[in-house]
Amino acid sequence: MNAPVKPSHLIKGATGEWEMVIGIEVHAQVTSNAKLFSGASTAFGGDPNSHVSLVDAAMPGMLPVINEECVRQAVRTGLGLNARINLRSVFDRKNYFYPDLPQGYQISQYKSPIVGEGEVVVDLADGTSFVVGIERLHLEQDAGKSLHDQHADMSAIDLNRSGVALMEIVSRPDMRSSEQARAYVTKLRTILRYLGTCDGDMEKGNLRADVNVSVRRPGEPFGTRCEIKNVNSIRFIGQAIEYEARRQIGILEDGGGIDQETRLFDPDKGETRAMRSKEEAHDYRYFPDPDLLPLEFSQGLVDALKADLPELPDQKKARFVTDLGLTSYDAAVLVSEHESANFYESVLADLADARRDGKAAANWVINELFGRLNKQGLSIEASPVSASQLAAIIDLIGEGTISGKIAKDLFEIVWSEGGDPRALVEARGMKQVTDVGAIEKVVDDIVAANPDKVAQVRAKPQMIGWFVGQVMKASGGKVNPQAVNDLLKAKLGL
Ligand SMILES: Nc1ncnc2c1ncn2[C@@H]1O[C@H](COP(=O)(O)OP(=O)(O)OP(=O)(O)O)[C@@H](O)[C@H]1O
Ligand SMILES: [Mg+2]
Ligand SMILES: [Mg+2]
Repeated sequence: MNAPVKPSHLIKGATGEWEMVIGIEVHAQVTSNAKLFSGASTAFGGDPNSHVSLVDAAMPGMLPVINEECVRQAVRTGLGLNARINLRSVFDRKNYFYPDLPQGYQISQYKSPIVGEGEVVVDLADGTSFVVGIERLHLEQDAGKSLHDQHADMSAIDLNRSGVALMEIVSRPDMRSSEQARAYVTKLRTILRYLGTCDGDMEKGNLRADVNVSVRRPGEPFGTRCEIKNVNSIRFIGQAIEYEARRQIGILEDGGGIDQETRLFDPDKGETRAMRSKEEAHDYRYFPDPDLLPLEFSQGLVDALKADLPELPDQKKARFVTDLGLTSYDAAVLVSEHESANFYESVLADLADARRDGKAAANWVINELFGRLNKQGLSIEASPVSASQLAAIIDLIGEGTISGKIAKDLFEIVWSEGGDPRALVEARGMKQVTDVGAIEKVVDDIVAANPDKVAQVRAKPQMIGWFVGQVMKASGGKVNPQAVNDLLKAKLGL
């Protein structure tokens, strides 16, 4: 499949324009209780070497046994990426020596991965989207961890992570800017979190990216790539790409060539540094692992997993747009985090009339609630205003009991003091004045007190806003602006 590629953001060099080409390999830790080939726990944060079976420590004679849950998670992820599922795949040994790899090889998949080609629809901040092709997804074991700061003259090894299942998700080189790359990893992470196949926690290293960058003159064939290993935040992905593309452009403009090499990103300096060149690169001597049979399962298993998939962000977004009339941008904001989407859906479930007020609810969640949460650095789970409290506030506006302006005051009260919004409106006299006689009295007073403005508004009817404002002010925001508007028009003969 050839993914349509977004227009490039060209970089101006000293000798003309350049285009970046980016492909990303994401390593995502599979959510499962046990490791890929052993029953040891995958729990994070245990004492060093407390979650290590004899298989993980590579004791002689130990045999790997595939964890079916990890297979199901990989298939579910493949389905979520609209990818081809391979009913037969093969585990290979990728051989290299490193102190944190007691087997002396990593069990991975090379020529026959469990998942083939797929695609991810990526949303950009300007409301547009584009597609990134997925080349493959394969299962592999994670390595252990070397600890260099425990002893003055020794390194220590922690094998807790050794053997934990990873999915390596390889994209096609379909990205053309750091913004697109950040948006891709963000979207991929969102999909994995919806599926529950990886928690996406980049701080813990549960999702990390190898970022491949090359540059070329627009329209020319792809250039030589450099691979920046193990970048562990979305922001660093953007910074590493920007630095790396400019480094390569500098070399090419000076008449040099790019060596294919593996590099590391240094977040303190904002630079990438060479780690090893292709000549030094490992010859992994891949071969099928003789301890493991090819992995085979039926189409029936795939169909069953497919039938059980949760609603994914793209589907949810489409539903919000078609059923509730949200803008594509608002819908994308709401679905981008699973927790936000859940919160919004809880508000909808509690509304008296979700069809009527679904759009208003989106505005409240995105503008008032997110705005307030961001200001105080709170996550949505810690929101002092619950979904049902927010729904009650929106109901009160929808049914005409309070004005939108009073609703904001009410929101503040519920935010800081808590309480039942409906009871608060009663107790504090916040109800909108619906008594026409009472509104009329205020309107009459303001018209009588401002003859010059009356003359102006007759010549320039847009001036009516000033009168509406005065009436709102005089009534403490408790009148319905539309009712005031209608009444004023009648009184002033507009
Ligand atoms: N010219 C290029 N510029 C930028 N990215 C590229 C280019 N050619 C390939 N890529 C990207 O590089 C990545 C290659 O990943 P792949 O897993 O296939 O191999 P690898 O990096 O050689 O192996 P390893 O898994 O051992 O790191 C893909 O994401 C691909 O899109
Ligand atoms: Mg790879
Ligand atoms: Mg690679």
